[in-house]
Amino acid sequence: MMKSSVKMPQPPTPAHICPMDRTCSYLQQAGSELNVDPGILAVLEKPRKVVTVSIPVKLDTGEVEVLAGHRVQHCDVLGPYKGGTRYHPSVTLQEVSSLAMLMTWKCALLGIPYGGAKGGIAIDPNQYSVGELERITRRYTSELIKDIGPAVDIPAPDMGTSAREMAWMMDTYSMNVGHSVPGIVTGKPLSVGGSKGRQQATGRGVMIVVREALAQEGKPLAGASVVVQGFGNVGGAAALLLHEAGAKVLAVSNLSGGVFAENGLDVPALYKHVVQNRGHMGNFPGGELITNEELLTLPCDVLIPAALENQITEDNALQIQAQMVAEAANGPVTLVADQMLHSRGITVLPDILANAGGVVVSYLEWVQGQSYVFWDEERVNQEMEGLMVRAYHRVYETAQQRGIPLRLAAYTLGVGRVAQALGDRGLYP
Ligand SMILES: NC(=O)C1=CN([C@@H]2O[C@H](COP(=O)(O)OP(=O)(O)OC[C@H]3O[C@@H](n4cnc5c(N)ncnc54)[C@H](OP(=O)(O)O)[C@@H]3O)[C@@H](O)[C@H]2O)C=CC1
Ligand SMILES: O=C(O)CCC(=O)C(=O)O
Repeated sequence: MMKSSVKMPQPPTPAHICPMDRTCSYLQQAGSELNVDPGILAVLEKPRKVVTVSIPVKLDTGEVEVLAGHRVQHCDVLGPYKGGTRYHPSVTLQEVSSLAMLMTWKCALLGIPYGGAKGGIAIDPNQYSVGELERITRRYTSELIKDIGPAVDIPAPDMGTSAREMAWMMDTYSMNVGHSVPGIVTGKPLSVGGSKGRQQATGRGVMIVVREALAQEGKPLAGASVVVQGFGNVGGAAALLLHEAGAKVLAVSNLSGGVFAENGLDVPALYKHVVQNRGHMGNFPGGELITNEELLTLPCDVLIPAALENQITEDNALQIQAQMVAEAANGPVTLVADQMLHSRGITVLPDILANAGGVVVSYLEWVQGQSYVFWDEERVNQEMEGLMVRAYHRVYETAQQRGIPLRLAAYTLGVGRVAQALGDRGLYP
């Protein structure tokens, strides 16, 4: 457990990899593709509201640690702010701001009536007890009480958080307002109004988009070779579902390293092994150990970075041997690396499309909650699949028509919708 009241050092973001610069650069490219008025672009470049709160937490030792928590609300032109809550040592206000902007384009691209937001606290959740995490989450929620709400801003899980934290957030918000408000968060447990299918939704969405993109190139998903970095909520579900669909999952990794099997891993067996070994991949009998760096440069049909930002950079972009990169994580490819992959003919399925399955099922959870009618998992998956497939094909067709990469096509669709709504609402400066 963390004993001192000193905040953990955050790994610095290299000067050439500023997440906000990247997201703004894609915004500008989409704006010039669509001839969006510079005034509108100037509005969209900045988050509407940035909240940083102080979170004093009593540790199990009795000492007090004071953490900083952020919530950035980028844009609510299309509906309530929406986005996950991240607990990771690398969280900074810059990173959260960039992730909030990504949420705006993602929701607009998918045609769901939300704006974009993101929250986070710079902690390594593995260093805290469950009790400490609960106190941190409850205090963070209390501090944000005036800024969030089911019609205002709806948090959800992201890296380092899960249904458990969402239940604490829901309970804290409800206690503060004096009645139960399940709609304050999505990604919550089924017992308090969660949706079937939400836990695997982001990974399922990744599988669907990869399947559609491979089909476009005349390749079936069954038999395609896949490599996945990250084995958490997103990477774990993506690997399992891809394996189930007949893809050959050559390698997966987490913080403990990776495992590789030339003829494909038995992913369900590896999943069990990782759970039984408290997150460790080592000693898995069905594969050999590899490093995360080696994993990224394995030859394969599809590479799926599903962990952190900035994993494919100008330092390793030339070594990538995948035919396609599906961004399950947010921002795993840097601006320069993106251009390098493009010029090498490697297809990149952009984050705002590839990992949108999570927020889509969050939306379906919200819809079910609002109508007090809950669906079976088959219906949730079908509705999500319909939205994901349509979004993929809209992006693909836009890319073809305009002769632009898939990322720019996706941004063009997302930014275009928000800019149109901004103008129609008369919010033009
Ligand atoms: N959860 C969601 O619904 C959504 C998440 N995303 C994005 O997907 C990404 C992953 O999120 P999620 O799966 O929820 O997070 P989790 O915390 O559930 O899992 C993260 C995974 O990444 C691994 N990891 C962390 N650092 C490294 C590293 N340096 N090298 C290799 N693996 C690493 C972790 O390892 P270990 O298990 O050892 O800690 C863990 O397996 C994030 O970018 C997030 O923003 C996007 C859309 C929705
Ligand atoms: O489900 C949600 O509301 C947000 C998911 C998320 O944070 C993301 O898509 O990056």
